[in-house]
Amino acid sequence: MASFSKLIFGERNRIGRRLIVLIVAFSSLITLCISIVQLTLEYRELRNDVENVLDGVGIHIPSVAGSVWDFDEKQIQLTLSALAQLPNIERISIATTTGRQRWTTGKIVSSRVATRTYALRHQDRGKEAEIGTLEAAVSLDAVDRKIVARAITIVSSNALKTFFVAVFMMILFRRVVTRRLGKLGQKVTDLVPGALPVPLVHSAQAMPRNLDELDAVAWTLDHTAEELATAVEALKDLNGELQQRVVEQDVILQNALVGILMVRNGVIVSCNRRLEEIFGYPAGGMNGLRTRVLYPTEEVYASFREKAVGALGQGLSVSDTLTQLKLDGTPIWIEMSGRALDPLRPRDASIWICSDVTERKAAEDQVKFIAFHDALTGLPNRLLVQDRLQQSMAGADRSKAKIALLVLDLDNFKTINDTLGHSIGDGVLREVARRLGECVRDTDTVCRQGGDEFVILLPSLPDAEATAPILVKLMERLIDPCRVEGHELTTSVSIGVAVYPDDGQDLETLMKKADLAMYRAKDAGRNTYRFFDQQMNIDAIEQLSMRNGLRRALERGEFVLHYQPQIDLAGNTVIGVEALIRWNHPDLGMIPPARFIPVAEDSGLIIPISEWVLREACRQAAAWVKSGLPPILVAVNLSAVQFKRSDVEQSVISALEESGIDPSLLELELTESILITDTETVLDMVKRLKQLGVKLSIDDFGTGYSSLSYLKRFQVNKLKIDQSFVRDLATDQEDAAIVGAIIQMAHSLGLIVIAEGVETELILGQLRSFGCDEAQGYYFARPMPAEEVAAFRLRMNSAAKDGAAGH
Ligand SMILES: Nc1nc2c(ncn2[C@@H]2O[C@H](COP(=O)(O)O[C@H]3[C@@H](O)[C@H](n4cnc5c(=O)[nH]c(N)nc54)O[C@@H]3COP(=O)(O)O)[C@@H](O)[C@H]2O)c(=O)[nH]1
Repeated sequence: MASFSKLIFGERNRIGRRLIVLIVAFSSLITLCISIVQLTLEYRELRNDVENVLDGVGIHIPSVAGSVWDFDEKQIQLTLSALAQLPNIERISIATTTGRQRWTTGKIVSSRVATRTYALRHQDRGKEAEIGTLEAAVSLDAVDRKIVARAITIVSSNALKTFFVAVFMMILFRRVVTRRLGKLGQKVTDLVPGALPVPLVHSAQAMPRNLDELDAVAWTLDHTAEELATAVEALKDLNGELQQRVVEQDVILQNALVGILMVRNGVIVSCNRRLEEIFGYPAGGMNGLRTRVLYPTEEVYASFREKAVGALGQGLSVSDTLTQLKLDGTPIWIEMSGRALDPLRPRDASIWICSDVTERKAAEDQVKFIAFHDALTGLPNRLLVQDRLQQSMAGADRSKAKIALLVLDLDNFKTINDTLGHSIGDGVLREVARRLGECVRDTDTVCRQGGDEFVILLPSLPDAEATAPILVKLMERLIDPCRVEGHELTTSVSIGVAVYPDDGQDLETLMKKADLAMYRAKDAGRNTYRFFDQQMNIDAIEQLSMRNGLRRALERGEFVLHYQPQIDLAGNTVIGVEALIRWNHPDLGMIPPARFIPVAEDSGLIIPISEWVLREACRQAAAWVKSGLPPILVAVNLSAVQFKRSDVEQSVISALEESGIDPSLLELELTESILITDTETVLDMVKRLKQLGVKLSIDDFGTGYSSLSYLKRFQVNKLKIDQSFVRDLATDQEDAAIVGAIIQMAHSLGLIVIAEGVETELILGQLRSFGCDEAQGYYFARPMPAEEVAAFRLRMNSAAKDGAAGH
């Protein structure tokens, strides 16, 4: 039973077992009582049967009494035999009152019998007298057997019932009560191990073995309560100690010479006073502050955070020195190092130590500055030039750019120094340094070599020729007189230029060659420059003279416009002309625009030149109308420089107003380069130009980015296919495919297409087959003076009429 209950209840099952014993005992008692009642009733029933038999004997008593009175022995024996046949009759005996006569049948063999004695009476002359007795004995063995069998059945069935009910109850109890109690006891036993500063001893003290589940829980609770009380006491002590420590730590923290802060998810959760002093915040002003606000830009913050989280997550400490911002926005240098409290969750909490190293940084920068700069002028020294050259060379190699190294030597500095003294000499050098700085871009480097010698590094030039305008600017700026300590002084400079990579690949070689070129400039009479490469000298001189010449040409009216007709391919008539500038140089003759427009753009002279072109083209258009010719479109090229640096809208308005022509007769040709830069501003300007009523076309289409989006956005009227595609149209299939595609695409956007550079009939035929609208080129006419345009139009139009009539 014990092992059975153990199987059902588990180890600690005392309540269950006890309960089951009680249930079994009680139910057995009840069963017993019921069984006794049941058996008693059944026994009574069986005894009734016996009594019935005896009652049956009683029926025969009068006849038996008669037979005894008559002393009829035969009849007596017959009656006895008949009575003996009754069920379970064991013995019947008759005796006379006198006792002298006795008749008996059967004998008693059963262990238990029920007997009944009947009086035999006889009435004689009205008097009744007892004449004898009859005793009948009935066997009770059958009754006893039945009762025992019945008792066995009842007891065994009830025992079985009780057993099954007990088992069911045991299982039920285990499930509903004891198992839960066991768990409860276990929970109490396992209560907060390790969570308290003192261990709970109940786990160490053995629980008495004879406790049932409830007692076990109660025992554990008692012990736990005791231990908790002890733990609370210990906690109180610890808390006191901790508070003491917190006070001590706070004193240390607040008096630390460095800023200390704790950061959680990018927010300062606590910090010491020193940190607030460093960043200029009031006491408590940094708590809850996002660390982001301490960084000058989002990029600096994001890059530092990425680096820090990576290192902190690996359990490493992070150290860095970076610029941060005080509350008033002043930048300061902060040296910081930090570590995560838990490397697995670096963002959750990290501790940082910060020092303000602004002064140290400034001192270091000063040392660095002194090491790399000239004390007198503050300009970089040769060491820095060396460094910058090194950096620029890699970039120049990548972008195929040039680097120019200029050596500048003041022409009459020795005289100033010797005659007026060093102080004035120093003043001149400082002024020269300032002026040189003004002439170059931030990306260029100006350095003082020593004495009156300066070096300038011009990195990322598109070509060596681009140095020329800067050289001119430098010389022009330095020749302006300067005032030093009340003396008005004039100095000039001789410049030598060497170009990387053509003249050398390192500073030493380039310096040597630039030096040599500088001495050539001195030999050439000073206040001039020389390239180390002789050819460069020729080109630069030409550029310089062209630059000076362009300025004079505007003043002297040496520019002229030629007009190239534009033909409508459907009607073969002249529908417009393109105005193309030429420089009628007094010595060099007619100079094409390709030679002087880049110089004009470089020097900024393109702006007044373009304004002149606009005015002149509009004036000419008005003159043609005035002379009675039917109005035609005049197309004018706009330069990207003009678009960027001047008020094109105002120039157009002035030209239209001065000439009085209908704005729709003026077409402005914009290059793709204009449209792709600074789109929003350009878009705005283009819209305003359109509002004036002038026409817009895109020149040289196909050579730039050829983006469809700007064709749509800028709402131009016409698209001019660049001559480089048209030239080989008849022979190059790829060009033919491109031209065909451009025409189709332009038509689908509702644009007119004009092809330039049409030189042959073959090309013209092909363009017609592609559905091109207009054409321009030597096939029809070269650009011509204004006076020839009227005659050409007449010829062309009458030929067209003839052609039409011929058809
Ligand atoms: N900003 C300004 N630029 C201008 C102005 N005037 C001219 N230019 C630009 O100078 C470039 C060269 O112009 P130009 O030497 O006048 O050459 C033009 C035509 O003569 C030439 N052309 C025309 N038909 C043919 C031909 O069949 N064959 C051939 N080889 N050349 C031909 O093309 C030039 C016209 O080009 P485009 O302007 O693209 O229509 C040139 O880029 C001019 O834009 C000015 O006033 N301002």
